[in-house]
Amino acid sequence: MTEPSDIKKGLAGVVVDYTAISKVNPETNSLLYRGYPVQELAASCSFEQVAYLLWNGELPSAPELEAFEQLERSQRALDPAVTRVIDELPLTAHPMDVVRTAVSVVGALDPEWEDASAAGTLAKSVALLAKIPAIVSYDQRRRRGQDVVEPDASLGYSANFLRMTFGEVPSDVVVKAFDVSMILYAEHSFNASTFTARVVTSTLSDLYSAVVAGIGALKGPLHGGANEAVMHIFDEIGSADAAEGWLEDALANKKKIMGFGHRVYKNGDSRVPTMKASLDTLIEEYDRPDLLALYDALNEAMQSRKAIQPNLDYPSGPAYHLMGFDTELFTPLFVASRITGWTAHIREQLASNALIRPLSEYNGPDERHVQA
Ligand SMILES: CC(=O)SCCNC(=O)CCNC(=O)[C@H](O)C(C)(C)COP(=O)(O)OP(=O)(O)OC[C@H]1O[C@@H](n2cnc3c(N)ncnc32)[C@H](O)[C@@H]1OP(=O)(O)O
Ligand SMILES: O=C([O-])CC(=O)C(=O)O
Repeated sequence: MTEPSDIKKGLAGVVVDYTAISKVNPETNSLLYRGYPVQELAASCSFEQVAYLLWNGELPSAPELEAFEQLERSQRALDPAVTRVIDELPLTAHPMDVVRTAVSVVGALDPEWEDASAAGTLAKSVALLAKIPAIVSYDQRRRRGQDVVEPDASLGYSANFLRMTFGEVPSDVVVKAFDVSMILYAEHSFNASTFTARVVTSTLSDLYSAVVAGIGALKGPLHGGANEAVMHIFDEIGSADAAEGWLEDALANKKKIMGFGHRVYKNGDSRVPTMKASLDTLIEEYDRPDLLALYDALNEAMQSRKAIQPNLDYPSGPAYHLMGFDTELFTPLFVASRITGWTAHIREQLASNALIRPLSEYNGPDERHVQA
């Protein structure tokens, strides 16, 4: 008989496998990608370098980076079949549903979808890294009734992503803040969406199916959907002086405050200071001290009421807002980044696979029989 204390609801505290991809350490409040502190990567590397690191285990040399960048830049365009399917989707569909569907179409169009070799999965991972920005920016522009902006192979990943979305490359400050957000969102060990992708992979299903499942898991507001939810909260509160009262009310109604709390970090998310520094540059760039005041007021009220620290979604929500993205597009931006972590884990799972299938303790009715 399983004792209630043996049941680990939400798998909290359960270690299910090894990983060499990243190390989340709540004691030291640190996050390492393949051994490198994420703060150092954000300060010194591009998102392309970090993607290469996550997949290959080492940072690229200059010629390796050049070849990798060429490969990514050459695959940014979308097959017309993908844009036709997006065009068919109503604007009531959430942008996460659009990116989930579009990735599914990319997979269905790949004649080698079954190829689970190390080279095959790496090629598919790079192709998805290259194409997801085109999917997200296509959807953002169609929602605004704007024409498509084709990818520009002379630009790096982040500059091109922003240009495809807004029609022009913004200032270096904005491009850097966006690139930093992509680096910080890229990977976080066995979070819910990555674990989902690993579960799907463990059945020897294909990479696209695992990624689509990961997108579904990321959509929820307890996970990636929180960056969108943070901005809805900011809109609802309106201004700094209303933050404390709003929080009292929300807590009295037993609401979870989006952008705060974390399953692993209990003393603060290692990525928040770096993303907050990027948010500060954007506040200055766009001259929005009011938004900073609201950010600080809600955080201070939360610290004095619950002492629960903000997670990465708290600064990234307002940062994406300042960059000009519609709020519903924030979680697809997380997808664009996390495709690197998901696919690194899919490849790691394939290299040392065991079907993931936990047990449950039955607590339904005793055995009974259908009356004849
Ligand atoms: C990039 C990411 O995915 S980061 C996570 C993004 N998600 C969010 O921001 C959603 C808001 N946060 C939450 O819902 C939670 O903190 C989670 C889901 C992230 C983590 O949850 P868990 O590890 O299961 O923490 P748990 O639910 O046990 O919380 C412990 C206590 O803190 C409370 N708590 C935790 N987070 C919050 C929050 N954001 N607002 C209010 N109370 C909270 C819980 O209600 C619980 O209180 P109780 O003991 O009185 O019941
Ligand atoms: O690790 C988690 O549970 C959630 C998270 O922060 C992430 O996926 O980036």
